[in-house]
Amino acid sequence: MADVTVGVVVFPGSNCDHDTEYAVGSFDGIKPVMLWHNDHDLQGAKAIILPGGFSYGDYLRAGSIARFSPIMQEVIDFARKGFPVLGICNGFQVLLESGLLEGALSRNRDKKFLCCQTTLKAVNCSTIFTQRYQPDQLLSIPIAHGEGNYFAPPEVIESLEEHEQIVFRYADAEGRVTDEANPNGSLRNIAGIVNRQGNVLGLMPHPERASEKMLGSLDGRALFESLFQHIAGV
Ligand SMILES: NC(=O)CC[C@H](N)C(=O)O
Repeated sequence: MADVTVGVVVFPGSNCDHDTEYAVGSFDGIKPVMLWHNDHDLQGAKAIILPGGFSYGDYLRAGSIARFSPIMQEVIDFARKGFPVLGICNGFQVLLESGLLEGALSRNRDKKFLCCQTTLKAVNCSTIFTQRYQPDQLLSIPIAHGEGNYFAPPEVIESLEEHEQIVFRYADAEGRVTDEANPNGSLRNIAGIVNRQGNVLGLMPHPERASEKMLGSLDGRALFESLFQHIAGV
């Protein structure tokens, strides 16, 4: 059977594109293909990943320029048709700027770039991105961002809660969702959300940096496994 293709979009300033390509390529039956920001062709991809980095130097606001890249017109159409789109870190920022997810990411609470390991609680494990996790499973996955402080108006937060669209929250080692465990000031310790239809996920932590033993954690692998199981039955 031919490999199933997964597209990884490359913007000027992406810097996790090849890490993501490497992680995706480590799964049998899945072939990553790099998609240039200036193209319109998704090359038959069955899922699209927007990787981490500093697209357009984070000028104005992280993700605010990448959102206007030619390829994003196709990614937005693809998502609106119900196909899976995953945004990691800068990719999450691009998804918010594109209107595919609700809310915004502002500067971290302490106005510092944070690069550290975090504990995440997988609070919704019935999405296509998290079906391989156990409910409330704790995961060790790193963050590396300056603008990861999730914000949305109260009615949006309540709607996200009501429809179980909050997928990952920052937690402590015992799984308590506390202010101390919140690295960047995100409302409700939000680390990742999914859209109402369930086909678009954005998260600030980097699962591709927790996908190999040598990296100190394998906890990100199940996210890719979940997605690839959905698109390819692998
Ligand atoms: N690792 C990344 O994707 C960086 C995200 C983003 N440019 C920020 O600093 O907020």
